Amino acid sequence: MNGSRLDDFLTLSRSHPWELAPFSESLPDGGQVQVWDTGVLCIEPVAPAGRDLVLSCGIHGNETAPIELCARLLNAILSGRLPCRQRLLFIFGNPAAMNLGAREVEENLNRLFSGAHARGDKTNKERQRAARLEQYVERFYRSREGTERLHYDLHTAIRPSAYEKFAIYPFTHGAPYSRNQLAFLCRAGVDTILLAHGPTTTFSYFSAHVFGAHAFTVELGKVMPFGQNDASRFAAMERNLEQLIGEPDWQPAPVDIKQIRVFRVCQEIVKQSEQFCFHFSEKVANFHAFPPGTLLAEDGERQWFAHEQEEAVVFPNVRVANQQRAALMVMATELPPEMLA
Ligand SMILES: O=C(O)CCC(=O)N[C@@H](CCC(=O)O)C(=O)O
Ligand SMILES: [Zn+2]
Repeated sequence: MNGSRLDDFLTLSRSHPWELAPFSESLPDGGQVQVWDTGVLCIEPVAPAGRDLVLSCGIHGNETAPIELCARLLNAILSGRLPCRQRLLFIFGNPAAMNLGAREVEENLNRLFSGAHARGDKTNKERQRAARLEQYVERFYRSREGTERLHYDLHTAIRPSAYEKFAIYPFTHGAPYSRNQLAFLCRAGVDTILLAHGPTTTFSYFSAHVFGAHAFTVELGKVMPFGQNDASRFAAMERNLEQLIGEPDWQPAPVDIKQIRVFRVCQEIVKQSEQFCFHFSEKVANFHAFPPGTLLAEDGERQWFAHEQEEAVVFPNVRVANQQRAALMVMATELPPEMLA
């Protein structure tokens, strides 16, 4: 597709950070590439197989490794090196924040889904973007029924993690966890799973809850500036996504579930005011564990302690807005066979 506007879709999107007029082009094999908006591109193969796959990245603008990974996959498809056999929606979530090298411009996009963008009276570009991303995901999934719907929302974490690659399995409302999806993640190097404890306003929960997609927030490593990521650390995920995209009936080889480290959320620490502080160092890695009784955080009169069993911290961040999650406390658990399908 040399000489096309799609030569560098990421650059094109970043030069129109909030809006881009739709256009379409053809792939060498006759498939259609439809640009729906800045950062949003749908691939309609001539004869799509049975999966409808959403791949999102850059929902936080400074999480560059997943953006680079998705750009590589997209370029491989556009050049004809990677045949695209599944319907595929690429979402480069927040081009304006990418341009700033920042997590967000005004508000955390990953707290604005499932209608949260419309609650409260604050209107900003991230709220408008969340509303439009919801519509694009809806348009993509609703255009056919009976397929396997997948959504991998790729992120990197602010701090190092004791388990470098992990995924958040959105709250399932009691539905079983998917063995196939756990196998896919594990084969892609994501061998630690965190089971969410309730509904959230994240992108992955939106796709899982509203469209019945197998959807995950996937943390692939630590935040680095553009150009400074070591692609070899993401190779397992990249190869597995290539197989998923390129081979119509591909299934990941099964894994022994015992190979997967599983945690469940036991408490959510929500910042109440500017007095909020943690009682541990800024330097602790994700999954750092605290003995029972440890004072974890304080906000005025309110205190949070580690409870009866050893609890580990994930995503501690004192700089979130008031009323937002400042950390998740998690504990190791097991997935009994009756919770798996
Ligand atoms: O490292 C951090 O503190 C944040 C990394 C990140 O962006 N994580 C996601 C997790 C979303 C989920 O809980 O599914 C987020 O905070 O939006
Ligand atoms: Zn993120």
